[in-house]
Amino acid sequence: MTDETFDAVRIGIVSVSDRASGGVYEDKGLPALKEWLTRALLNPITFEPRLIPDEQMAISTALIELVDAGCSLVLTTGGTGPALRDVTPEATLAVAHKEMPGFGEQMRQISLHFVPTAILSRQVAVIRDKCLILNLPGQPKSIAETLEGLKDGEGKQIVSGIFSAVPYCIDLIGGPYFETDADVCKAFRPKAAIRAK
Ligand SMILES: Nc1ncnc2c1ncn2[C@@H]1O[C@H](COP(=O)(O)OP(=O)(O)OP(=O)(O)O)[C@@H](O)[C@H]1O
Ligand SMILES: Nc1nc2c(c(=O)[nH]1)N[C@H]1C(S)=C(S)[C@@H](COP(=O)(O)O)O[C@H]1N2
Repeated sequence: MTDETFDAVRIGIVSVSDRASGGVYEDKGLPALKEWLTRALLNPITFEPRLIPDEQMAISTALIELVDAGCSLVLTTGGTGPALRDVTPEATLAVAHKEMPGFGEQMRQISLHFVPTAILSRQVAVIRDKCLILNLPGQPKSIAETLEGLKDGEGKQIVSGIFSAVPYCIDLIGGPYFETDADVCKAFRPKAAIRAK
């Protein structure tokens, strides 16, 4: 099966970090997002990367630009905690047409299997036009943790990651047909929504 079989997708990846954007440390958020998505998706992907400080206006502006540029999915990392400068959820809610609270709830549940401080993440998910925007925590390792969930030593899924629900959500808002590598993340769709091969 060649790449042409799959819809092309445009994905916004946004790393929100004062120190990474200021050059204090190397940004590991964008590479981690890119690596996981490339591994999980069979679609040809065009990435739209942004590295920005924890500034609410700058984050909202970037999100609007990415949706207007035709992204059907935008993932942010960082700025979801309780610190004074953590404003990614506020910036995301400010551009929302619909809230999708299940994603944040499930991410915190998953993250509790990894760290007791999971409850400190205020991450949200929203829909703007035909785009799903998801906040992930800033720790680079939390990207795979929340998207993929928890597997045992033999690769058997113990807790589902949130990405299982992303392809069908994007179907429902009129976006491209996302297909995943089931070894990384098995997408769930109702039978009637599965596209014939
Ligand atoms: N973009 C990033 N690249 C590399 N490491 C990061 C990044 N964002 C966060 N981290 C790591 O995860 C930790 C927790 O992330 P958090 O988003 O709370 O950072 P922070 O304390 O708000 O600082 P900053 O916004 O300057 O990254 C950081 O202290 C850092 O070690
Ligand atoms: N899966 C996962 N979730 C996690 C973490 C983590 O390491 N892994 N870190 C927690 C911590 S320590 C904080 S403070 C919050 C918010 O992080 P942020 O401000 O970097 O977005 O995410 C939480 N959620």
